[in-house]
Amino acid sequence: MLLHGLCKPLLRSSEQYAKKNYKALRIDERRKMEAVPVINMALAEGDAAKLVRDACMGPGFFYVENHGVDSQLINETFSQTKKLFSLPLEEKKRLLADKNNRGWTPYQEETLDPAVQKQGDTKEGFYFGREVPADSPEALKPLHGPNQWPEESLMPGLRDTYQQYFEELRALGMRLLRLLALALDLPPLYFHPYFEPPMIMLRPLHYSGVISDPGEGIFGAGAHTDYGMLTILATDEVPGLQIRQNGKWTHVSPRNGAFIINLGDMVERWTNGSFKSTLHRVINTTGSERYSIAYFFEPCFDAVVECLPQCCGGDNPPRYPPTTAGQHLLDKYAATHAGYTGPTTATIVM
Ligand SMILES: O=C(O)CCC(=O)C(=O)O
Ligand SMILES: [Fe+2]
Repeated sequence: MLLHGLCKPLLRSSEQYAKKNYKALRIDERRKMEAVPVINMALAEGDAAKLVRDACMGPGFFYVENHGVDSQLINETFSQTKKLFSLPLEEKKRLLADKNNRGWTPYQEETLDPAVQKQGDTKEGFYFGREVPADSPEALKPLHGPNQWPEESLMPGLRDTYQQYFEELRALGMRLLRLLALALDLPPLYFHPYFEPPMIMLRPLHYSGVISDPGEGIFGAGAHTDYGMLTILATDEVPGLQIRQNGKWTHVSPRNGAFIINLGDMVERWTNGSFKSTLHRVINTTGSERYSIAYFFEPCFDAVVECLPQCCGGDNPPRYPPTTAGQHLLDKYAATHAGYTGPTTATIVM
């Protein structure tokens, strides 16, 4: 009840936002609507939260600067990632994604927009999750278990570097959760219990030099929304990411020293669409290879995700039925990964 009135202004301003006649706006106003804002994480939390709120109701994407993650660590993570993808094919085949969807996903194995694409995404990737020992009770859950690491002698330091990156971004993810809660006028720790522990997937990606041809259904990554709560994306200097805004595709350029943050489907479901899980894709226009590292920060497997009470009411019924974070991920992985061999329902096999 306490929270009931607080989502009303959110809904009102989101409707006004949608109803504004885009074409009638001055060019500077349009730019403001289109731009992916840069949020300085060194700002006072309340001020940053206001900017997060605008970004979440607008593009659903924002950059973060002064995020506290060591730039040397980011550089080292990229340099290890390039070496990882340069391993001989037979070594990568040994690491093929397992039933927990951890490991290597070969070139074109994933098709993010099956309705439109004529071939798989022109990229390869790896999934590394939060490390879960095989004998831990958590390993009974789908998507949980040990990672598939290459031999240390083949990739010296990779595991340590990724582990450190994992932990630093986990802390950043937790700070972003506070900002999201404050942006919704909720207590800062509102989402934290849903992340004890989080599901995390670190996803290094390597795009080939194949030029995309949307008319022919050829994409670096087909149009999709992200499935979870937050994505913390690092990219190299090669452009390619585009987001769907106001009926057209807009570039989101690489920005030195910044992460690109976007909201996933869980946030859209929790807020009944007030905060956006925005459609995006990757297009190769240059013929250059491209590397990016996505960090998917999700609620725990069993977390129930349903409309927040203050985001729905008689005149605004929930747009999505309740689901669990785990079931939503399983549905999406099964639909988009040709090599997915795990369960498709969230029941735990004992
Ligand atoms: O590589 C990128 O810039 C975006 C990757 C992406 O959207 C994803 O992995 O979900
Ligand atoms: Fe994505």
